[in-house]
Amino acid sequence: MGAIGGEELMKWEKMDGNGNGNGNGREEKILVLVRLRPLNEKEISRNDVSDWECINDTTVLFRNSLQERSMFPTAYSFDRVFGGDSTTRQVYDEGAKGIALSVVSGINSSIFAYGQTSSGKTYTMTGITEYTVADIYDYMQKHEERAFVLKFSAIEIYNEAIRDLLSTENIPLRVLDDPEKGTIIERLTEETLRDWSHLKQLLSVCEAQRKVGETSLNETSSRSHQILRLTIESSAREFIGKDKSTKLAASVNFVDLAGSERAAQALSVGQRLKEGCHINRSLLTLSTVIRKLSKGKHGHVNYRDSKLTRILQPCLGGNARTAIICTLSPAREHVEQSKNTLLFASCAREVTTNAQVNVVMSDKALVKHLQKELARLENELRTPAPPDYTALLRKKDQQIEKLEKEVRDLIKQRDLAQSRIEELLLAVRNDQASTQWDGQEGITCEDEYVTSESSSVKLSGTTPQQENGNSPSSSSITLYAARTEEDSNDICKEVRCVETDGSTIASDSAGISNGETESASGPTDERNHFRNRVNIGALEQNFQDLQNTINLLVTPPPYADDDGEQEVESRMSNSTSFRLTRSRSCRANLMTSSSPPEFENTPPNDFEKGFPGRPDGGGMQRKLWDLPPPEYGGCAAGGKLLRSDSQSSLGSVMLEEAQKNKTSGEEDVIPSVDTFVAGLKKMAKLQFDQVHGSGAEGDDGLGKNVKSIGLDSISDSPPADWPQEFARLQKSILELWEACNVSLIHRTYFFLLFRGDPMDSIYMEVEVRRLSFLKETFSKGNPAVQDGRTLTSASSIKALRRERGMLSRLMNKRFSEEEKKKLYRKWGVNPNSKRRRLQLIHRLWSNTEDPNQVHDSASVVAKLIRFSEQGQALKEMFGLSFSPPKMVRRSLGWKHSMASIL
Ligand SMILES: Nc1ncnc2c1ncn2[C@@H]1O[C@H](COP(=O)(O)OP(=O)(O)OP(=O)(O)O)[C@@H](O)[C@H]1O
Repeated sequence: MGAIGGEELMKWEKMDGNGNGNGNGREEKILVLVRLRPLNEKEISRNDVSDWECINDTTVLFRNSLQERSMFPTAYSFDRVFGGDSTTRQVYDEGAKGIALSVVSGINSSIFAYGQTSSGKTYTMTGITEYTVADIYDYMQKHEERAFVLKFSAIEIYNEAIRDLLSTENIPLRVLDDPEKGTIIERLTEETLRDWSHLKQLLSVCEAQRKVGETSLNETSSRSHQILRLTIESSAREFIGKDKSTKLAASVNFVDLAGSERAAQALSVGQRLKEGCHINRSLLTLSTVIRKLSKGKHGHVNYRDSKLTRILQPCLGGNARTAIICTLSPAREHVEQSKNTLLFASCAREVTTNAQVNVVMSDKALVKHLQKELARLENELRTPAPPDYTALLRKKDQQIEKLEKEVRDLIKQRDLAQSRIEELLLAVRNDQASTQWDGQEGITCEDEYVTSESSSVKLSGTTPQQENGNSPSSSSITLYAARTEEDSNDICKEVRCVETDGSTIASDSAGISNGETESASGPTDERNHFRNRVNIGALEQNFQDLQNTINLLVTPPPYADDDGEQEVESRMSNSTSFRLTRSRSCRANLMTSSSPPEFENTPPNDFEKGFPGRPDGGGMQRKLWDLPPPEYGGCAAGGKLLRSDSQSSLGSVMLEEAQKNKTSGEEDVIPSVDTFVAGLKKMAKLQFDQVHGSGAEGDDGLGKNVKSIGLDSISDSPPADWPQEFARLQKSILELWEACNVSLIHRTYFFLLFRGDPMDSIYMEVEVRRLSFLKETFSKGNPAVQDGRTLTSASSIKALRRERGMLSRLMNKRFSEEEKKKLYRKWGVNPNSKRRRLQLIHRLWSNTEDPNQVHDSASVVAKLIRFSEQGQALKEMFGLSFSPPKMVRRSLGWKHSMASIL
């Protein structure tokens, strides 16, 4: 006695009252003792022999006298083994005492007895408990400087029900989990011991209360697990009531387990059999827990599978010192159970507990302790430990290394991107040198109607003929560059044009993009990958180079893309950079280019010749939307091209007038009514001269030629059945307009101005004749020549296409969103479709059979060209009213009217 306390106490970490230590308690393995009882009288009477022998203090040997001699004996080693001749006192003193008495030092402890039925558990534990309590009281007597408080409680677990052995009430108790105290038993009686005799009395009560039954193996077999708990609190008497007052509090558990048994051996039936089942089941759980714990405290340990393990959890792997006394029956008939017990013992030897000294502080002491701890922490904050410069330097070095690697990667990416851009620039330059843009097949210029797929400039390794078998009907500007050998992916590189304001860049097919301008074909994975890798900022200059190169070819178009809607228009208004669009295409851009020197003196091609107003020597400045050349002014006879001012088209005259007045903007190139009327006058004059033979201005004798080619002269008076004739002429004119691709503006003016006045008949006759001739000429595949300009059916189609584009763009200016929606609905155009405005324009004047559609077409175009604002009064204003004065004969009136015009 006296081994625990003083210096011994210093080995254990102190723990507060809630069982919380600093985690550095003392780990130790469960102490495993084996006690082999002697053969009892029954066994001796049966002439049983013991096959077990304790060959030393730690080894028990199994020597089966019945087995073959060749079989080697089996030795089992434990912390301590006690033979049949050992007394319980020895077991206590030499084994369990050190563990049991830890409790006086504030350390939880537990002593278990484990073994098969009738192996001597109760016999052993009764002695161990007695000796421990005796020693505790002895300790108390020897340490009068400390005040001790002993508390005692006792339970049994019988058929998986907990019973308070100090209570006479046979009520099962509940096991609860307390957040501070851990597992507790609800309403458990805890007696504070007055003295040693008091404890003896309580132990007697427990013994009396415990379920005991007779089996064939044990007349007084314990049918339950018994746990006696003695809690000891001690504090130094000198500090009691003072700030420094602390106390130690710990419990010692004496656990007498029920014995495992085989029903056949125990001859258990009925109640005993049921008890045996519960006993075996809970012992199995205990074995499982021990086995699991023996392999380390990893993973889940199923303590909760039985009340026994749940209650004993701290003793099995927690804050306690534990000793297990495994008792063996030496009888041969119990060999298997004995071996199982030793197996359990072997596992238990591997289980580690972590016992700590449980210190309970008084409130005052706790406050003082916390204040002291607080002061320490504050002091640490005020004078922080010097930084670990070595570690900091190491960390910085790592960061620098990482950044350097990133820089190397970025440089690689930049170089790769630059090489790609250089390839593109080379391709573009090659193309500049090789492309014959002035009318050769290499450049395909289409206006907005044709293209709908691409908004790009293509640099291709193939010619369009190679690509699609014919020609230049590509919808984009196609520049043919040399095929690069090294990268098949670059065979067809697409230079997409990016519309931005100040930061416009062009991106190549590798996907260098600002993310705003995906082409219709969409980005490829490669593009995305490349985009992610490229340092855009570092590449902007390269892109700018590319942009400048392309700027040599194009200049900003002055109006928006057909599809671009308001957004594009808005962008264009702010943009100072070039852009390439599909709708305007290269044609517009090329023709409006500020032009590199090599383009300036390029002679106009046939296509451009078709446009009046091309400035001499500065043809590149002409606007795309200059109205088309006269499509229907040509005249041919017998395959011989003829020209005459008298046959110059109305469109030509209108254009000339428009050219004179044009300033800027699309409205400026719309022939005004006065221009239109001027053309009418000119034609009427020519016709008048032809009919009446007067030498009119500009007459080159065509009148005779007209006669010679079979054209009848126009009657000088309206026919008698004018209403019918008007309807016939109007129908013919409508059909001829469509057949000859006549300007929609012309159609509109004509339709609105000539509404059936008999005096207008000459104009309608002239229109029919002129268009009929043009239709016939075009139908033969012959071109018509006017003013040195060749006109073909194709050129008239192109001109009409251009005009439609212009009108479609005007829609945004002339109609509100709501009005546009109504128009789309009316004309059967999907309001959400692409190029919806152009679709609508294409539907205008398309059905000559439907008077309503004709009327509506004229209305829409009139709104677009602001005809309605000029008003019908213009007809009068420009002297185009041929209504005969009432007092004048119709024919004379017409002549007079014509005279007045001329
Ligand atoms: N070491 C021993 N020396 C002498 N007798 C012993 C010894 N151990 C046990 N006995 C006797 O053996 C019998 C059975 O012992 P005990 O009741 O302690 O066994 P047990 O393991 O508790 O059995 P059970 O599990 O059935 O309760 C008792 O009569 C007991 O006196």
